[in-house]
Amino acid sequence: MKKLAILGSTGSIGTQTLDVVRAHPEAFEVEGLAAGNNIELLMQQVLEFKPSKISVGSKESAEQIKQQLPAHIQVFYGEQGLIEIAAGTDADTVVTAVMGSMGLPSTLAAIDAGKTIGLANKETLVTAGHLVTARARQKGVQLLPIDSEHSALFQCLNGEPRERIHQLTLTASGGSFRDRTREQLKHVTVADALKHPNWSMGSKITIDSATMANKGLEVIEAHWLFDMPYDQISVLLHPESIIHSFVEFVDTSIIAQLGNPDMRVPIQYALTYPDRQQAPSSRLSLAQIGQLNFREMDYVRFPCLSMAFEAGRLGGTAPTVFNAANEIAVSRFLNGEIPFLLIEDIIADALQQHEVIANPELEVIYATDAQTRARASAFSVL
Ligand SMILES: NC(=O)C1=CN([C@@H]2O[C@H](COP(=O)(O)OP(=O)(O)OC[C@H]3O[C@@H](n4cnc5c(N)ncnc54)[C@H](OP(=O)(O)O)[C@@H]3O)[C@@H](O)[C@H]2O)C=CC1
Ligand SMILES: CC(=O)[C@@H](O)[C@H](O)COP(=O)(O)O
Ligand SMILES: [Mn+2]
Repeated sequence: MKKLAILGSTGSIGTQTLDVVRAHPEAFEVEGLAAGNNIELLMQQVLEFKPSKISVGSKESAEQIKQQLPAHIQVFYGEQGLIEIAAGTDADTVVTAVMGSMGLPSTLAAIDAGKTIGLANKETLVTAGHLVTARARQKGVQLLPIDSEHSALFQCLNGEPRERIHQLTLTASGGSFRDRTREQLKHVTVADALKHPNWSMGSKITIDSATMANKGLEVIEAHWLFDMPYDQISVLLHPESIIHSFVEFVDTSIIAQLGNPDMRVPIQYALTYPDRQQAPSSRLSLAQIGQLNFREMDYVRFPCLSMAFEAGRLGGTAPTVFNAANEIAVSRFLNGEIPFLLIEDIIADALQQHEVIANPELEVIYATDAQTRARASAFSVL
């Protein structure tokens, strides 16, 4: 029986993780759940999965739900609450499925407590990849990828040493605006941007897919997860999201991982690794699909991807800046404050003004993240 704690249990990844648990009640037990504001859904999850500890976003919510729950369920809140669920339960595996670099302290706490990490929260690896991976190595903790491309690469690599690898290629769907020109992008709406062609996901990552910042974050995530230099990581446009990514070996052989776009498959693989079980998902029929398409990536059309490569190559605090600026810009777009194309302007401005600090300590990462957020929040075209 595997014991789980889920950070972000009410979100897209969190609820699909619970679908996997529901499909294998004999294999998993839920020890801890952490959510933000969706108290109603969290309460349903508590009744169904019976964790011993839960956490919510605010003190008020925590006090309100304590009155409705039996005393043996401990209720926490805020950042300390997330840390308690990450590190303070009997769970052996922690699924990190909150959105953004706010997941960094709890991810580090889970690693320090020796938990295996099912890693969905890519922003933590982007903002502080050197610290997260070094700490995981030091503690002998496995970082098992949940992100579909990284799960694919992990499966294709299958432990092969670096000297046998020629290139990792991440596939990109192109997001909601794949076929629109830059001129057309000036007038797109939030509702349009939230219509991803293949995946149903949280709103922030759906916007990231539309700007291609998601693929940029994923390039940096792949660099840290697989210890690969940036010139051996590439991106290919693949509108169908059936090939989730592939590895080309030095002998020219390519191994790819395919499947329907369904996150429950990579989530389950991270939870059962190295075993495989029947997933609560439909089987892929290539005969029914008939045709798969590929296109060279257009870095002029998608400047967020070029900026992510640049930030990754610069290293140090540059990826922290890329991530923090993007998080603020996306939140401002979702709030209707700025047009879509300003997202990339905000990231470009943040990167341009930043003097990169090499090999930053955790405190430097937090300070850089906060400074970048302040600048990105104040950015205006006027
Ligand atoms: N969705 C997907 O298919 C994929 C997602 N990812 C990554 O996984 C992560 C999660 O994405 P996704 O599931 O789409 O995001 P969602 O927005 O759907 O979910 C975010 C989760 O975080 C919770 N949360 C928000 N604020 C807090 C807080 N202050 N304290 C505790 N919990 C909080 C939310 O709670 P509440 O709703 O209760 O407020 C929710 O449970 C992201 O890093 C994303 O990039 C990676 C690959 C695919
Ligand atoms: C499901 C998943 O892993 C997302 O990160 C997905 O990859 C988004 O798709 P695109 O960024 O390729 O549009
Ligand atoms: Mn992905």
